Amino acid sequence: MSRRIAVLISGSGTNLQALIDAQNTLDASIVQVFSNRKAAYGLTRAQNANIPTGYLALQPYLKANPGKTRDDYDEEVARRVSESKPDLIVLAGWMHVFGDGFLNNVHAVPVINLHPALPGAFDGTNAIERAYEAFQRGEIDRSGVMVHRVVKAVDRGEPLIIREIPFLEGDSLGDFETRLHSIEWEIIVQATKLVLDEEKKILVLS
Ligand SMILES: Nc1nc2c(c(=O)[nH]1)N[C@@H](CN(C=O)c1ccc(C(=O)N[C@@H](CCC(=O)O)C(=O)O)cc1)CN2
Ligand SMILES: NCC(=O)N[C@@H]1O[C@H](COP(=O)([O-])[O-])[C@@H](O)[C@H]1O
Repeated sequence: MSRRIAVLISGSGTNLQALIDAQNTLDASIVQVFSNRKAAYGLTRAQNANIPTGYLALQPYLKANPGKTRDDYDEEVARRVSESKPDLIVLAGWMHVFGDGFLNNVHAVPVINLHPALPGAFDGTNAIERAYEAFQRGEIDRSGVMVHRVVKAVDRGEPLIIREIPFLEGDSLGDFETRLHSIEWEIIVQATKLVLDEEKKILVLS
């Protein structure tokens, strides 16, 4: 039985593309791609792959629904994502911090996130640039990427896959980013398989 994945994005969607390309090996189907940015190229990638898409941005939602809150927005995103009945929700460059409104309303479906840093190192946004600046200051000689379970505390969920990436002498930010992104495309698929297969075991045992 093909497992069902919902992918949330905010940008170019290169990690989404890695998942699109790996659907057969994952024995899974991406059943929805959802974005909070209308211009996210990841939406085009989904349309090119005949995958249903959804869009809802926070500020337009609040403007259109006076009195509603960020938590209401999170609940609405959870409702729309849940409509496609995913077995797994993957945040692949999703640039919005979820509160309880989302986490408590995805019906216990596991949520995982790709983050371009090592656990506890550079939480939040612009992690790659911040790590590179720390390298330039001589504070670190490596950074990395991880996929972790999503909990309310941002980027503090249980890591599922961690890959360290050393800085090389003479590395530009672009050089480092190129190596980092190619490793992201690997671990996003590996972590997705890991969680889908653990779900499968529970299914078999139940
Ligand atoms: N509750 C959680 N929500 C999210 C997590 C998480 O671990 N727990 N991971 C993030 C992904 N992420 C880092 O990996 C991240 C994305 C965005 C932000 C952030 O500060 N966003 C701002 C808006 C920034 C912008 O629009 O450019 C915000 O939400 O106000 C921090 C970390 C996804 N969600
Ligand atoms: N804090 C979350 C974060 O920074 N996520 C990062 O956004 C990029 C999305 O690229 P993509 O849109 O090409 O997949 C990836 O590098 C991912 O690690």
